[in-house]
Amino acid sequence: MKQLILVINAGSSSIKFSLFEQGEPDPVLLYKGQVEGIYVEPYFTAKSADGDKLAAENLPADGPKSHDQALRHILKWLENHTAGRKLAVIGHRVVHGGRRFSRPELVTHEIISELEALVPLAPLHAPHNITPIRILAELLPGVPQVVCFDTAFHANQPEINQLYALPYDFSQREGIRRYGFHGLSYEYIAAVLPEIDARAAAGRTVVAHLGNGASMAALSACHGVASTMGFTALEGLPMGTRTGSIDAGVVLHLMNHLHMDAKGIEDLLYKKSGLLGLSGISSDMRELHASDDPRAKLAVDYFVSKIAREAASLAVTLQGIDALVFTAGIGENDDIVRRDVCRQLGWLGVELDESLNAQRSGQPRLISTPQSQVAVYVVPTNEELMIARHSLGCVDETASQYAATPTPA
Ligand SMILES: Nc1ncnc2c1ncn2[C@@H]1O[C@H](COP(=O)(O)OP(=O)(O)O)[C@@H](O)[C@H]1O
Ligand SMILES: CC(=O)OP(=O)(O)O
Ligand SMILES: [Mg+2]
Repeated sequence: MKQLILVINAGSSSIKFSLFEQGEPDPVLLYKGQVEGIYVEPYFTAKSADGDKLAAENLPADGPKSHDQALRHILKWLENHTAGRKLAVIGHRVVHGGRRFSRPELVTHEIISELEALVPLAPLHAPHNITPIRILAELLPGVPQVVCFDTAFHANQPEINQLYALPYDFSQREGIRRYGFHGLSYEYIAAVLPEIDARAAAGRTVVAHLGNGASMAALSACHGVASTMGFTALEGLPMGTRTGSIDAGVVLHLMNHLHMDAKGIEDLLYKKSGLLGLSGISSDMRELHASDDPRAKLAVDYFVSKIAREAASLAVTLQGIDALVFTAGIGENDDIVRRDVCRQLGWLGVELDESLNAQRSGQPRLISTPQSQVAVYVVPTNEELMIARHSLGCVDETASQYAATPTPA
């Protein structure tokens, strides 16, 4: 019987899971689902590979609202749906690989300690990335786990796009540089782009990964050359609850004049700002669209304006743009944000077909007119498939290394 691959993608507000079975050439999806709104109103959904709904339920309102609880709920559901089949590997998305990690790694105690040392670099994500690894190591000790890093895709950006204008030796020594995130998502888009648009795949593409966390990346011939996120997943676009880029002088002012401590500043920048902070209503784009409060509109307008500005900036890096790709929760589902971004990029040769844009489909699709100088696409991302591929690859590689090691005489 074919073995199974479990993928855990713990985001800032959700845990997504996918269960694959081994297949050729690629793992085959069996089930996928998530617990979303973990700290607000945890809601569990699970679907078959064909998209049939198998579960949709609120988790108990009086129960603990945490990533830990959400994971245990997912595992219980999976147990009932896998009838004792064996897991070959569990793959995890880990947001920050720091200087140390730029490829998938098999989890060991040492690796967990090294990941813990990176927690301050991704305070909104890293603890949630590590918790499932620990819980699963305890519950399923015989199953190998692999960590796949969001930063890895960006590791080979030109130096000029990795630097901050800090004293060079200081930033080199301290590892203070731009890392970039959402790399598994960009890697997936880069992998499917040749089938969608050969010209863009050989040329210049800007990808907008717009989810609860949001970033954009410039791809040259499918290689990452620049990203809006930097040292942490705080830089660049405003997000659900994160500021995005902000004058570092504001942080000094908060410390020196408002006497805020590091934790207070971290909370302000990571958890109380962005769409939530600007609107005072919600971090969820759906709720902002549903509201007629002018501050909901202000938050959406701010988000759109920054996406358009970053698209133009990345187009300068690429010296032109052949395609613009929207992906992730907002990018895939929000035709209003896409329309408004594209309107601001009209001068760049972007011409949206508004009726194509308004259609819904789970498939990659073109949404620009035939005359548009920039082809605009919606491409559903698949970070989980990338993780499944990497995880199997990492286990196989490790097995073949062991096989190749000569036994001491
Ligand atoms: N139909 C929709 N219209 C607009 N926005 C949506 C829609 N569905 C989901 N979203 C947005 O997508 C966000 C979640 O994106 P997702 O990529 O799943 O986030 P993450 O992985 O960071 O948790 C939500 O906060 C919500 O604002
Ligand atoms: C890196 C990042 O921001 O991740 P997420 O979108 O899952 O919050
Ligand atoms: Mg995400």
